[in-house]
Amino acid sequence: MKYLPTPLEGCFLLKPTIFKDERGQFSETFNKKAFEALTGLSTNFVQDNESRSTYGILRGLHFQTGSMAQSKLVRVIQGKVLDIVVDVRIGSPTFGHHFSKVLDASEGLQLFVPRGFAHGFITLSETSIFAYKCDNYYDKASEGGIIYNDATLSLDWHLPKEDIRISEKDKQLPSFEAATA
Ligand SMILES: Cc1cn([C@H]2C[C@H](O)[C@@H](COP(=O)(O)OP(=O)(O)O[C@H]3O[C@@H](C)C(=O)[C@@H](O)[C@H]3O)O2)c(=O)[nH]c1=O
Repeated sequence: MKYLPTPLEGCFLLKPTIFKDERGQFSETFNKKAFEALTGLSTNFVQDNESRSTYGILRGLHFQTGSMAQSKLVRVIQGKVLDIVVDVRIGSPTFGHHFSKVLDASEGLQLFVPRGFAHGFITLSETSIFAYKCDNYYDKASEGGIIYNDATLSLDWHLPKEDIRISEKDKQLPSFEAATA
């Protein structure tokens, strides 16, 4: 596993070592000891999630607030997505900055999304399976979010506007300004 920093403090990529042989390939997707040695974090992951989506489905931007904030270690196990994170940590030197990365199942890249970040992704392939670990439990009452096409953030989701599909719930999300006021 290799540690790759991003411009946002606390947010990084992990590139797994892939062992290929005549049968196919093998990789460790999570190893607590290696994770701690590489990152210096002792994150206690307590929930694993998996979602399946079709082309153009955008989930986000989401976070949980207060004591229910979550760090996430995300990856794609089938297909390709564009993943975007936004630093919404009040007082952070990169508050309001975002980082985006195409996550392709064939590469196995993982993105660590720290607590205090909004997170979303869009499926670029025909279908995708997205898997992630969380260090805090799901709590509906603590859900927060930002509308994906917020004018201030001006995020590039890589797909034409007419191809982007979001849930009714995500259509109601507030602006970046309102969400962070
Ligand atoms: C996220 C989540 C949802 N659910 C339920 C609630 C709802 O009925 C159904 C679908 O929920 P959502 O529409 O919120 O699912 P989704 O839009 O996929 O939500 C996820 O989006 C990405 C971008 C994230 O970063 C995640 O943390 C999470 O917020 O699943 C759980 O039971 N546990 C969970 O941890």
